[in-house]
Amino acid sequence: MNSPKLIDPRLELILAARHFYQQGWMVGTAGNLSVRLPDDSFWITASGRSKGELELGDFVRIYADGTVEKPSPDVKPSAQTVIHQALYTLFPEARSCYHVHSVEANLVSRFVQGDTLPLPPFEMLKGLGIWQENPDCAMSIFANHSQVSCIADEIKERFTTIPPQLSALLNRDHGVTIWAPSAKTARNYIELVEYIFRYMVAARGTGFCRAGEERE
Ligand SMILES: CSCCC(=O)C(=O)COP(=O)(O)O
Ligand SMILES: [Zn+2]
Repeated sequence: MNSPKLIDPRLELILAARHFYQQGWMVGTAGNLSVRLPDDSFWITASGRSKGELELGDFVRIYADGTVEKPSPDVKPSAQTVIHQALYTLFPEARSCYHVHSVEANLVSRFVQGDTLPLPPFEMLKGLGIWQENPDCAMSIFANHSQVSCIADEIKERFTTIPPQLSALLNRDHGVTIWAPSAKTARNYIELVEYIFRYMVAARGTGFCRAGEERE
């Protein structure tokens, strides 16, 4: 009997990218998505591709030993591949890593000067694995650098000494990156963090702040 054909994991990324593109979180070529395979290699979006119309040929496979498999010589892996690699190394349970750019992520990254962003104590943080009542939760913020390996080095250094509360990080004036145990969960994480950012921006605009959300 033939074993059932496994669904290509790139399809989940293509659908997620289209959805994020429609939300305005992956405009043009912004953002990158990856999914890790059982052999610890991962598929990642090729650099500079429109995220609204990805095809199977718009992915590069990165093997655990660093070997890069490209669909054709002109295709380059995402410029942020080193960040995905850093997160997969730091968090062995992570099977997928998504990075998107939204207006709100950039606005909230400027709400504080330090390297953590306090989040409102929302029930929906449960969707990101935070189960305490009235949680005191903050997201890590990293400075942006045009040399992406510098961002990856800072992530490795900080998260090795101080494990993050959430499977998410903000790159100031750039966007958010999350890691998750599956590609489907990664999509939920992006939607949840983007909702929280939207709320925080709206709350500032209306002058409404909960206790603990006072401006710096
Ligand atoms: C036009 S977005 C600038 C680069 C970036 O931040 C990004 O997320 C996309 O880079 P990639 O190399 O993955 O296309
Ligand atoms: Zn980016």
